[in-house]
Amino acid sequence: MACFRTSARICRQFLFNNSSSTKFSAVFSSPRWMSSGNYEYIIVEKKGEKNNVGFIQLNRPKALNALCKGLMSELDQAVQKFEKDDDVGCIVLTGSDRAFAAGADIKEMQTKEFSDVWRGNFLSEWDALSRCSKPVIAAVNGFALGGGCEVAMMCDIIYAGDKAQFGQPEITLGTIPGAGGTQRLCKAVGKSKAMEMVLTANRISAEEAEKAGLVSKVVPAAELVNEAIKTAEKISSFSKIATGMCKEAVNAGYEMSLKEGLHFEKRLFHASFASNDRREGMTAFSEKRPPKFTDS
Ligand SMILES: CC(C)=CC(=O)SCCNC(=O)CCNC(=O)[C@H](O)C(C)(C)COP(=O)(O)OP(=O)(O)OC[C@H]1O[C@@H](n2cnc3c(N)ncnc32)[C@H](O)[C@@H]1OP(=O)(O)O
Repeated sequence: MACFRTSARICRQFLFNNSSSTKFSAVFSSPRWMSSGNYEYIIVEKKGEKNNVGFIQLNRPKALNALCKGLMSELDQAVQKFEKDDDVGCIVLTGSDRAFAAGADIKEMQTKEFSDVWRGNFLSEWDALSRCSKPVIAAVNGFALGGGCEVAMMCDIIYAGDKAQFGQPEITLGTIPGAGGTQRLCKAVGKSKAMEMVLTANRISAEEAEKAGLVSKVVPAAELVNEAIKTAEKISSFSKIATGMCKEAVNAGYEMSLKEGLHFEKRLFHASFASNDRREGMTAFSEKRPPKFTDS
């Protein structure tokens, strides 16, 4: 029975992800697909007209995408896979209409002892998104609570559907945020709002999150994923060296003093002059034609 369920899931995933018979034979003749694409908790595809957007959908609907160990491990694998994929210039991470993610899996954490979480350095394995050198867009519909809000904040850009809700309700469980929910939130919405959210478990709407600075754009829920993919396609059309440098400069500058950040940015700008893409970009402008970036 278990074997039947697994086969059925694989078939469903295959039918969802692939449409042509050419892909059929290529996929089933490849043993790598079985080991690298056979996800239980996420759906992984490449999207966009040029297939250059890495798309990851959290897919544990019955538990509102609660972030269990298996899901986080699959997310890590998928991010690493896209990181190594030369065609992918940007990643979109989304959930369902009801929940981006309702936080770390409470039932999985429930029986853990201090020694388990301390010695196992619990949550350290959640760093995949923060380590990714390619830009990641979170497309948030529904609940983004606790670890769900934290995962969204690990992304570089957050787009929200108009019904999205953000919050850090860990206080109601007798604990506190542990994957950046205090510090990242503080930097995004300011100390007073962050303090209010973590101390009261009050949620903020997409609109409030946009006003406070947590979210860069709010769109109607039904349009959210397409909007995020459109932006990801645009980012993917640029030089990956330049987009990587932009991401590094913004992230490093965010942590540094103004003086250090300005210096770091200028040095990266200088370094961009070593790339073919910088020469191509400026030449194309002068010749009034679109650039052809080679990521070199
Ligand atoms: C990362 C760190 C350091 C910490 C954390 O993230 S702690 C978790 C923080 N998140 C929360 O506290 C949110 C918990 N969830 C809720 O409060 C509610 O589920 C809700 C407000 C998001 C939605 O309520 P609703 O009444 O619409 O739906 P439920 O019946 O409550 O949920 C449906 C289904 O999902 C299971 N669920 C939801 N969230 C989690 C979770 N975080 N961990 C494990 N399971 C979760 C819920 O139990 C229910 O499943 P069952 O019917 O099988 O019990």
